Formats: sequence, structure tokens, C-alpha cells
Amino acid sequence: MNSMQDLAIDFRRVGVKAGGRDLLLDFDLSIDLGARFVILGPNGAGKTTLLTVLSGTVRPSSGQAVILSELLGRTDMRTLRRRIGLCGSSVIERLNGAMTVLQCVLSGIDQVFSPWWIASTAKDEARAHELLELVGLDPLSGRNFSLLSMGERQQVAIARALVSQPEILLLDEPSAGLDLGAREALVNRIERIAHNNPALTIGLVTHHLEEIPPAFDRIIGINSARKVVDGNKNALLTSSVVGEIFGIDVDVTRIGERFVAFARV
Ligand SMILES: Nc1ncnc2c1ncn2[C@@H]1O[C@H](COP(=O)(O)OP(=O)(O)OP(=O)(O)O)[C@@H](O)[C@H]1O
Repeated sequence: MNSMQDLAIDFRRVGVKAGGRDLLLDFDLSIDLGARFVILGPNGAGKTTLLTVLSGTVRPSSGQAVILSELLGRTDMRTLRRRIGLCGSSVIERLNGAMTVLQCVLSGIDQVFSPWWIASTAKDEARAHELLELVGLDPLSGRNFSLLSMGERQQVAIARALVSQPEILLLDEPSAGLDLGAREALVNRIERIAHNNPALTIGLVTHHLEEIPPAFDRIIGINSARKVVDGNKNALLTSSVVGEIFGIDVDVTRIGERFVAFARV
């Protein structure tokens, strides 16, 4: 049994209600520090809702949510959010397109979205350049964000999420809109980030098994606002379990350290 100090996330019967609907229901979740987990489920399952609670953006309507030993509702959410890096289309859409790529990365320090709120030091800028180098975009650091391709924006968003040296990194469908080559480059990059940051807890939200980097070994399957499975990837990524998560008949194949799924016709 882990003590609370070893846990990045400890949710007990967490629920989120909006518009009279349960978007998340009785959700128990316990994630160790340094774990790599995947939130897998069909459209509308509640994955993004779960991520909004995990990132300290939304407080649950019921239950108890503890993140990095801080109880939501009793802690300063702004301070907690600085310890969590979030990247995904919800972040990309909010970034002011007139910012340079470097400013976009620096905006992650205080989690702002416009250039006039950025207060950065020379040390921050050096770290931002280092991260842009890591994602292969340092040569574009002076370019306007609005001029980047979707793939490039996703990479900037990852650098932005890492700039505050978070303890938890949350990736919300980071491959959305990417072509095959860009998706594979991203999967490899996420794998490298996982490898180079052993203490970092990383969560990945996806609909697609192909997007799961090998380092991610835990699957949390969601459907209709509830957790349907939670456990080891190799045990759970089978045709019957993935079929249960998505509510359709599927064939799952493992190829090396990666998985693919097709709907059965
Ligand atoms: N504020 C809201 N009020 C009412 N319903 C909402 C609200 N926000 C989301 N929903 C609904 O809650 C359900 C879960 O939404 P959520 O965005 O968490 O799903 P998801 O698993 O991330 O889906 P997708 O894969 O399509 O992004 C959806 O049916 C959505 O329409």
C-alpha cells in the first residue's frame, strides 16, 4: 500500500456534474509519482472532463480529489496548476497567435495565453530555447505562432507544458491532426521525455492505441463517465477489453511494443 506522499493523484468517488448530467461518476483513481498512464475511451466518454480535474482546472462536484498531496477545494488552485503541465488543443486554441514561438513557450511559466502577461528571466529564456531544441523547433523561435503547422503547434505546446518543470505532465490527444510521420515523431519524442524524466508523472489521453508510446504501461479505460478498466497495458490491450471500453467489436494486434486496433465488420 502506498502512502499519500508516493501518490501523484488520489481520487475517491470523484464526480463532475454539468447541465444536469454526470460527466464523471464515482471515479476512483490512484496514480503513483513517476507513473505513465493512458486514459483511453470513445468520444464523449469523459476523458477531457477527467483531465480538467487532473490538471486542477475544474473542482469536482462530489468526492475527494487529491493531486500532489493537495486536496482540491482546500488548496490554492493557481499554485497547484504551476506544478502541472497541460498540453492539448484546448491550450493551443487559447494561445494568442501573434506571440512568437519563444513567447508561447514562456507563457507556460505562469500559464497565461497572451504576451503582455509574460514575465520571464534570462534563465527562463535559456530553458525555453533548450525545450524548443528538444522538440526540434528552436530555429522557429522568432516566428509567429499563427504561422505554424498543426504538428509544429503541438510540439510548441509540449515545450510550453514542460517549461515550468512540472511534476505532472498531461497530454490531451497530442497527435490530433498530425500526419503519419509527424505522429510517429511525436510518439518517439514523448517516449524520450518519459525516459529522460524518470520522476515525471505523465498522463496521455487518446482514442487510438497506435499513439501509445511504449513507456506508458497503465491503461485507464473510460466509457459513459465511468472507469471501466484500470490496469497493466499488456493485460488490458486485448480485443475483448478494448471492445468493452469502446462498446464495439474490435481486433487488437500487438506489433513489437506498439498496438493497433480495427473494428470488426
Ligand atoms: N458543460 C457541459 N455541460 C453539459 N455536458 C457537457 C459539458 N461539457 C461536456 N459535456 C458532455 O460530457 C460528455 C463528456 O465530455 P468530454 O469532453 O469529457 O468527453 P471526451 O471523452 O473527452 O470526448 P472526445 O473524445 O470526443 O473529446 C460529452 O457527452 C459532452 O457533450
